[in-house]
Amino acid sequence: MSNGHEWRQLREIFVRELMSSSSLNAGYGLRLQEVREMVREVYKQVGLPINIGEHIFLTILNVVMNMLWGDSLHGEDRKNVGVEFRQVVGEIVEMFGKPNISDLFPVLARFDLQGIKSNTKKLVSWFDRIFDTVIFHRMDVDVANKSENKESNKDFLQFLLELQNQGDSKTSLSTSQIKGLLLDIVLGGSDTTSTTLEWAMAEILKNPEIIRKVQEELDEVVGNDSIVEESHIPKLHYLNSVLKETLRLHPALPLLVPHCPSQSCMVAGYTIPEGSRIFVNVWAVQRDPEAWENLLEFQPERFLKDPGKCDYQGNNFHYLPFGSGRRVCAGISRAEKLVAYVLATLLHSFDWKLPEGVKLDLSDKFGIILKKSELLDYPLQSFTIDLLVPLNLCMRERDSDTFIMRDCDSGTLSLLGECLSFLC
Ligand code: HEM
Repeated sequence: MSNGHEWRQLREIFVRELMSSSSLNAGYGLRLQEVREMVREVYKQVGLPINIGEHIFLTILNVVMNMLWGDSLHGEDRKNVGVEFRQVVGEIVEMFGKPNISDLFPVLARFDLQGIKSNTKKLVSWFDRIFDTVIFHRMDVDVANKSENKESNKDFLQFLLELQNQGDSKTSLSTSQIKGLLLDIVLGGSDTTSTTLEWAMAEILKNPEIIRKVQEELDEVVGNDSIVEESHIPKLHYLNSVLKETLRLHPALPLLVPHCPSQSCMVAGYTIPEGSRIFVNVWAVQRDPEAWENLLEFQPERFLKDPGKCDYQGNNFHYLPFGSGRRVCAGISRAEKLVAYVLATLLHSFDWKLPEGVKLDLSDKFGIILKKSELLDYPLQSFTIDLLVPLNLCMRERDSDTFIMRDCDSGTLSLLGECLSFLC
């Protein structure tokens, strides 16, 4: 969406209704429930191979859906929508990651050689149907509540529907704007967050000293006889540095979201024509040898010394995992809390280590996304890149002798933008 009234209005609604501290606090009960459910599921699999990426993704998706329509859907309806969403989010993310020949050779666009356009249309109509179901349910709930004179909690969806019915042309929203906003939030909030968590687990597991430090901190701040609460997060300085370092080496959106200048401009002596598609290679920026010492080493300590130097708001141009400027990620406050909360819970509830003799390969591989075909068994986990971590891990319930074999996915980092600039 270009920079205009419509984008500003939708961003404002999102930030005001979902990012205010009162709304962040109000949703805590539902987050707690989902994270505890994850711990229960992981615990059930003691002794069996499990895929941590899958558990994390499911938890995050449920948290995001609760945030959007937590009070609209219940029981089986909620479960069914969740199952459908998981499938369709996975597919659409895969579709986004595919390089499209039509982008490179527009003359071929009408042939849609790879079927990207037709598949995307199918997926979008799938989303459309799911959103229709959710909206329909919400309306049903409202009618039932009205006839029984019952007050129900207002979730984000209900708030949007009220805006739609307002009739004021300046502030009212169309159904497709509502659906677009919901889609943006589901896609922008789920895969980015779960991929970051998966990378954090991988990096930590490679380095037992880091696990020890995180757990020491957790024992000190949370204690052994209680569970992690979101209120502990600001006190977990080392864990927060681990996350910053994870996002430095493995930014979930390494090329951000494509930007598009509304007028021609000059940057560092280069003319950027109006309407061009700009990929900012944050992955490379955050590995710039002029800005970072021992740049390939995972060293959370670098952020401990001066935590304010690299915030998530994009004020430091050497560190931009959430972008910068007016298009900076709109969900930073939620993402920051959620990632830290889930990671802290996983590390506080269980001990983790690699099985004897297993070496974790975390190297990023550059290439076009099609390279992934060698790894057909592995699910796609990120936006324009395929970022999959080969994990074969052992997990032990904390303070017990039971070990769990964990078999997670394998990884490739393919930077579409690198490929495009090479081809161009
Ligand atoms: C670790 C997790 C996350 C990362 C790394 C991340 C990163 C990003 C990045 C890089 C952008 C584009 C910024 C730019 O191009 O300059 C973005 C945009 C956005 N993100 Fe996030 N994000 C995360 C989590 C979330 C969550 C949890 C939500 C919502 C609940 C969210 C909502 C959004 C939205 C709505 C936008 C579009 C903003 C706009 O165009 O105005 N993100 N995010």
